[in-house]
Amino acid sequence: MLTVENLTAFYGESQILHDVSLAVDNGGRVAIVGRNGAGKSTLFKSIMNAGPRAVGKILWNGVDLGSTPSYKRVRAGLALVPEDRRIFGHVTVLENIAMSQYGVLAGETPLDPESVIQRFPMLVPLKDRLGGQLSGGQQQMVAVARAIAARPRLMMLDEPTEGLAPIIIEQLAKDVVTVCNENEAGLLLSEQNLWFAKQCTDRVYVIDTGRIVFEGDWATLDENADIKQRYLAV
Ligand SMILES: Nc1ncnc2c1ncn2[C@@H]1O[C@H](COP(=O)(O)OP(=O)(O)OP(=O)(O)O)[C@@H](O)[C@H]1O
Repeated sequence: MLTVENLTAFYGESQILHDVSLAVDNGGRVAIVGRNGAGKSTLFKSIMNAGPRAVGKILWNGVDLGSTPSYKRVRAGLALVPEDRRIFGHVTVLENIAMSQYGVLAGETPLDPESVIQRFPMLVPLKDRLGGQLSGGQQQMVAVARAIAARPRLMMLDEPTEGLAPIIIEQLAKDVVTVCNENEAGLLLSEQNLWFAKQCTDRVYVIDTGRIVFEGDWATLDENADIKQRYLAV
C-alpha cells in the first residue's frame, strides 16, 4: 500500500505541493486529475524521489521511504511511466521491453518480453521496429508494456493519453486495466482525460495548485458539479 502524508514539494524556492495526502491500497486503482500545472507530475516525481525536494512522509507497505533513491524504489515495486515516455529510439520494441530486467522487483524475474507483447495487440506487428520509428500512441503502449514487464506492485502512469488519438486512448484503457488485473498491480494514474481516468480507476483525487481539493469515488465526483466546474473545466 502506498501512503502519502502531508507532502510538500519544492523546485528551488517555489513550493509546488501543499500538504498532499493520499493512499492507494494494494491492487487499488486511483486517479489524480487536475489541470495543466496543478502539480501531478511533481507529485509522481516526489513519490519516486526523482527531482523535486519533498518534505513529508511517503510510506510503501508501511515503511517510510525517507531518502531511499529512485532505483531502490523501483526495485521495491514502484514503476513510473513519465509523461515523456523515455523510449529508447535506437533499439527495437522487444528490446525496449527487455530493459525491464533492470527495474524488476527484488527477488522476481521479469516477464518474458514476447509474452508481454501479446497483451498489447497494437504492438504485436511492431515488435522488431525501432523505438524511434513509433508514433506517440505506440510509444505509450511500449512504455506501459516495459513498466508492467518489471512486475511492479504499483504502476504510476503520468498523463498517458496526452497527444493520443481517441481510438488509441480506448485501446490503451483496455490494455492498462487488463495488464494491471493480470499482474495484480495497483495503478496510480495522472490524467486530464476524465473518460480515460474513469475507465481505469475506482477512486479519484482532484488536485489544484498543488492541493488536494476532492477525494472520493467517481459517482460522488459526478454528483459534484461545482468541483468539476471549478477545477476541471477547461
Ligand atoms: N523543473 C521545474 N522547475 C521549476 N518549476 C517547475 C519544474 N517542473 C514543474 N514546475 C512547475 O511546477 C508546477 C506544477 O507542474 P507539474 O508539471 O507538476 O504539473 P502537472 O499537473 O503535471 O501539469 P501538466 O498537466 O501540464 O503536465 C508548474 O507551475 C510548473 O511550472
